[in-house]
Amino acid sequence: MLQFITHSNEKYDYLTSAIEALKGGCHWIQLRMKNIPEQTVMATALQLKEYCRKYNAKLILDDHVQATLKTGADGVHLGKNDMSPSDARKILGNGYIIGGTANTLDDIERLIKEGVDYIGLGPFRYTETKKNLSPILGIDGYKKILMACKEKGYTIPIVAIGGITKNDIPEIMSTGVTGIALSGSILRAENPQVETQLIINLINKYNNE
Ligand SMILES: Cc1ncc(COP(=O)(O)OP(=O)(O)O)c(N)n1
Ligand SMILES: Cc1ncsc1CCOP(=O)(O)O
Ligand SMILES: [Mg+2]
Repeated sequence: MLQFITHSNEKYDYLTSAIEALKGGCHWIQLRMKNIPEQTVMATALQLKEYCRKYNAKLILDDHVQATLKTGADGVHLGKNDMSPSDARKILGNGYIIGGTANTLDDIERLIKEGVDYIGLGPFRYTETKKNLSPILGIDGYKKILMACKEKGYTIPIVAIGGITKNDIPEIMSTGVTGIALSGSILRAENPQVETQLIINLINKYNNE
């Protein structure tokens, strides 16, 4: 599955970036708006929720647990500097999706104990989209971590993230990840809708769910 992470550039704002991905067939959008007031995030989330409903897509908010509750988004994505997933679960209950960020096998084991629904594992490579990146995993990092998860019998969905382009997808999917989260490679494409469709087709060749 593809999770599109919103971003803004000279061509698109956060909302229009998501609309491109939705029109390209993406059914899982993460609204990520860093250093922007929560009120603005909520207003954008409410607009985006309507588009997601129209295109039958799930909406995840990055970082904002209360805004997830207030806007009726489908879930929230939480990293190490955000509210803990177990505290978020107390607030949101079981009806919301909670995602967590991992960079290591230890992170994955902690997040499983905290009851997340899926994990964003990365970064795959350097990216300008996020500041203060954790250590780069590269393809060997994914191979090692996914192999260990298989040996330990972990079945939690894991999406790869960080600087991923279309060309990387076959190799990354073959490590056993469930899906791919990305932003820049779609927004930099000449035609983001076509790029989204091509990426989804590549992911769908693997059935890692
Ligand atoms: C799918 C996915 N994986 C990882 C992240 C990173 O979250 P976090 O570590 O909290 O960093 P910010 O995105 O908040 O800068 C993510 N957002 N999505
Ligand atoms: C949010 C996030 N977390 C790790 S890398 C990243 C950015 C993903 O965007 P891109 O696909 O443009 O590198
Ligand atoms: Mg975060």
